[in-house]
Amino acid sequence: MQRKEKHALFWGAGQLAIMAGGIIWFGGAGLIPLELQLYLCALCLTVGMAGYWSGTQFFIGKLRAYHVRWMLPVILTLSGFFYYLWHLNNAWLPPGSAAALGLVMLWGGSRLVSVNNRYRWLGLTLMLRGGFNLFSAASLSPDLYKVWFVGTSILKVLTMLGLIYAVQDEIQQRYARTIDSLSHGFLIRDRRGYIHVANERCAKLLGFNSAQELIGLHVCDLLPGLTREMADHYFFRFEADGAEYPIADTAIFKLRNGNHLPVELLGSPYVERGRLYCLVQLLDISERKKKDDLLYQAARVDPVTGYCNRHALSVRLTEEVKKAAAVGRECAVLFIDLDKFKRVNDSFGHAAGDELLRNAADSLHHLLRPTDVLARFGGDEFIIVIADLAPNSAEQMAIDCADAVIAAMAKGFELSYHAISVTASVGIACYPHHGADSDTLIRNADIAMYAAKKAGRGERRVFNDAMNAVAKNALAIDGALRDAIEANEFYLVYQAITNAHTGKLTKVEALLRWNSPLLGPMPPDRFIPVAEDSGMIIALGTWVLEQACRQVGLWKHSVLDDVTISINVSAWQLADPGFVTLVSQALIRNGLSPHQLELELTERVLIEDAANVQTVLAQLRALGVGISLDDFGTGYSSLSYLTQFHLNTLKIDRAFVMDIEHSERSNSLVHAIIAMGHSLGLQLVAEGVETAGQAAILEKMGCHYLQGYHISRPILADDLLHFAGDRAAPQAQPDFVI
Ligand SMILES: Nc1nc2c(ncn2[C@@H]2O[C@H](COP(=O)(O)O[C@H]3[C@@H](O)[C@H](n4cnc5c(=O)[nH]c(N)nc54)O[C@@H]3COP(=O)(O)O)[C@@H](O)[C@H]2O)c(=O)[nH]1
Repeated sequence: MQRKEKHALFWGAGQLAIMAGGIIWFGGAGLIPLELQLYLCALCLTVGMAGYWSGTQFFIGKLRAYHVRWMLPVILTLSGFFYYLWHLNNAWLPPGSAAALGLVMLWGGSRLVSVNNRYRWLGLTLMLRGGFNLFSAASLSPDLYKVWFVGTSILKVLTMLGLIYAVQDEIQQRYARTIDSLSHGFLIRDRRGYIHVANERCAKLLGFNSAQELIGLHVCDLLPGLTREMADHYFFRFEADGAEYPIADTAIFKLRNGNHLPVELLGSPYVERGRLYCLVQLLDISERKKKDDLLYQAARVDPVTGYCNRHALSVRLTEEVKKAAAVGRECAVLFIDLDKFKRVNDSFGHAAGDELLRNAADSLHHLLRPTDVLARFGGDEFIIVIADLAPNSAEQMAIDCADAVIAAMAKGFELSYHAISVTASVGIACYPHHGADSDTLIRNADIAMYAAKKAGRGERRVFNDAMNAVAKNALAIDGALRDAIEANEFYLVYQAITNAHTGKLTKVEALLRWNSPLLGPMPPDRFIPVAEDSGMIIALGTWVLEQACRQVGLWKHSVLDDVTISINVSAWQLADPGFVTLVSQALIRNGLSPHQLELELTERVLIEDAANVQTVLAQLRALGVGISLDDFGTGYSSLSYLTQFHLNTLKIDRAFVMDIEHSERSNSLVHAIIAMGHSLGLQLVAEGVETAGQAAILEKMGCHYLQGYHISRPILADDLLHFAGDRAAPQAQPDFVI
């Protein structure tokens, strides 16, 4: 029994004692000795009075520990007193008992009435009983005991009802206070959806003024978006076999006032008088939702552009593929890479780079329909998903979109401090032709983008299987390249470049070789492009520069004492801000004079980032290092480069040299290049000289240096030393014929 219900125990005990006294007095006559009968009746009366008194004290919260301690001595004393009185005249027993009890009841009733409204009814009935008892004691003759008995019985029933009402009301108040003090909403609904109980918090959450307003309403009256079917379905879940409670749900409620409320619902079953109810707790999760939304944003939105990030793209593309598969439609993935973006970052700083990305993303977004997806995939890479396309239309739609993308990028962007134009390379992969899932489509679009980039800037390519083979190959090379420097898998070979007139070996070109334990001997024209794509060419080029300079240092005081070494330099290396320092340190460390080093660049390197290259080349020239233009004639062959970049040497590509003996056109072309080189004061090296005839013609045309298999294949450093030694000997005159 709870602490609060002990009054019932006291009152009950008191009433029982009084009934026992009555039975002893009226029924015990002749059965037990009179003196004992009198004392037992006195004891029952005092226990009864004590029960009513302590029950009342307890009910109004005034029963103290010392009351309980003194209870027994008081009962014994008072019962002794009554026994003494009735021993004098036992006719005083019934009226005396009624009067004593009446006094206690009057006192108790008045206390209850004065203390709390809720106990008023109980108090009044007790007072009535008390008054009736006093009145009976004073006026009733034994003949009217029956009337007295009926009267007290009726009053006892009334007291009982008063007690039930008071206790029930108290329990209800306690229950109401408890649920109102809950920080979350609370309601009890029945099977049909009608609300029986709700707390104030629930009313406030749902936009009502008080909990009372909710009672009797149907849950559908609270939430405009809720249908009877939904409400029924919610209830059915409580009856389902194996249901685990509480049943938790989250939902966004549309309230009557138009607001939206994100809530968590915790539903538990509740049985009252054999009926199943649903007890629902409503937790306002607006704050939690805000945090979740922020986390969601962070997890799905690219912080620079505000569009989807890689993760969100994967989710959206997976959805689009699923949708397309379900209805036999298509979709397309465009992988877009901004050419030259790294240069923007390096030259103007990351703030400008970010601004460019934002601008580029916005212009891409303008090209799309609301159903399409734009995501920043990483660095300067964007992906567009064109969703929901008719069968056999995806490829053409993607091509049109790619053209629009390229055109939009080519328009250029007005950034805060700079106007920048970029080009974009676009790779296309379509569902279902080029992949059946998100990862495959993205990978294949990337492969196609790579092919577009290879074809030149501002190109687009649609994926095909041949591209895949190339990409797989590149992937294998890329993987093997990663640890190849540390594993010492690279070495250099040197190819002699001789004076066309005297045959003297004055220059050598250092050429990189890779003997991969995994892939076997790997020609540079296969692994250099992969290293360039991954950026590994910077580490590789640094290694070549150091090795080549170290080798020339080792050749000091030999027949190759004053030889000039040429090394190939890629665009990445030139864009590296530390490159000039790297070169000058390599020269100093290995004791080389700057003129002993010549850097070979291709025309492509020059045009990639003309402004930056010009600055770097000027610094290198100032250092005294030679600059040579490799493969001249195969690319743009622009005369303006020759003057603009202050080159020292022009290397005529072997494609012209190889036909020089038989093709009038090649012959005239080489002739023209040599004449032009002369007029610009450039040194001329003919590459790929394979025959004595070619050497003779070139020498006659005025070409200064010759390089090719006719003179020597690229060979190891020691072999080159022997080769040079042989060549320096007086008998080793050049064997070509003029
Ligand atoms: N960035 C770097 N690029 C490098 C480096 N080492 C090499 N390379 C580049 O790789 C391409 C292929 O080079 P390789 O296979 O070494 O071919 C060179 C010669 O072997 C070849 N050659 C020379 N003479 C002849 C000839 O008479 N016939 C013939 N068929 N081939 C010949 O030409 C290549 C040298 O070319 P080039 O550099 O243009 O002078 C090549 O593009 C290299 O540049 C490196 O360290 N870094």
